[in-house]
Amino acid sequence: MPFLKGHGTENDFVIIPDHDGRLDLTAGDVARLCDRRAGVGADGVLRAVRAAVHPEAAQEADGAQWFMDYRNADGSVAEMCGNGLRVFARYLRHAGLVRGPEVTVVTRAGLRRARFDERDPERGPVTVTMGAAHLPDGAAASVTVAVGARDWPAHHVDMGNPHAVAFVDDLAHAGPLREAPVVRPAAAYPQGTNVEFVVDRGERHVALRVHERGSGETRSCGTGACAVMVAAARRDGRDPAVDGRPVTYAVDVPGGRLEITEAVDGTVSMTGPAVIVAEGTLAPGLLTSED
Ligand SMILES: N[C@@H](CCC[C@H](N)C(=O)O)C(=O)O
Repeated sequence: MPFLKGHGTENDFVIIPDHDGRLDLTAGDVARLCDRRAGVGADGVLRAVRAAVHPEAAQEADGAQWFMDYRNADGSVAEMCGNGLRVFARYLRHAGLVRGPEVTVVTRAGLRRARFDERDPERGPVTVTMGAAHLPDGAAASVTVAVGARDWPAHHVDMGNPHAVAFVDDLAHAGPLREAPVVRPAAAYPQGTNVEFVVDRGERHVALRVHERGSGETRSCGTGACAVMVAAARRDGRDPAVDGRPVTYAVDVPGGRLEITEAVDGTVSMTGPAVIVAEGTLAPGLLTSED
């Protein structure tokens, strides 16, 4: 079974080309692949399947050719992965499956577009459209994030997947993040959540640490960076829909920097690196359902 390894701002993925959708990739398979000692090692898996042959994608595809089947390192399924989407697009181009300047991909959160850099489409940054952020009203809007004895008010932001964004004085206050922060009320996130801790770095410039649902602390989270950008913009009194102009923030993550823009129609786009670092063959028997 062939595989590739890639990363976007050091959020790393095992890519499994399963174009005809033959694999029954179990949670155990994914956990074995992502294991950093006994497996390839990664924060998640991107399985590349033709949209037409995948039951979750065929109805939604609207002409899009590829479905990104994203799984967290513990084998759980997630709706979206922003860094994964850039890496997925890079894989499609690297494999010669896409030749044009952009590609539309089916994800569990809907259709998402990736655009390659005009000057260097093979290695340059990739820009992905991430849909609009949804900030729930009412009881679900204000949540609290706690780590040990500290807690912070947080913003509930949905980027297709769930986020709790807490502005803190110092990223070190989040501690080692070996365990998931406690988020209250738990009922605000029936499927669990990703948690971002954020500090200011300057004008329209923030930095974050993230604890990802299903993967633990990672070096970057694309959907998380987008959720942070929108929460920071609102906190700073900026709303493109009201102001009539887009706004861009630089979001530093432990693994690099992402540039994120919210357009007047609410669409969030993110630009950042997408790198393939290795290609190889999995040992026979690593995946339970391999032919
Ligand atoms: N690292 C990803 C997000 C992956 C999914 C997340 N852990 C979840 O369960 O929602 C990103 O770059 O967005």
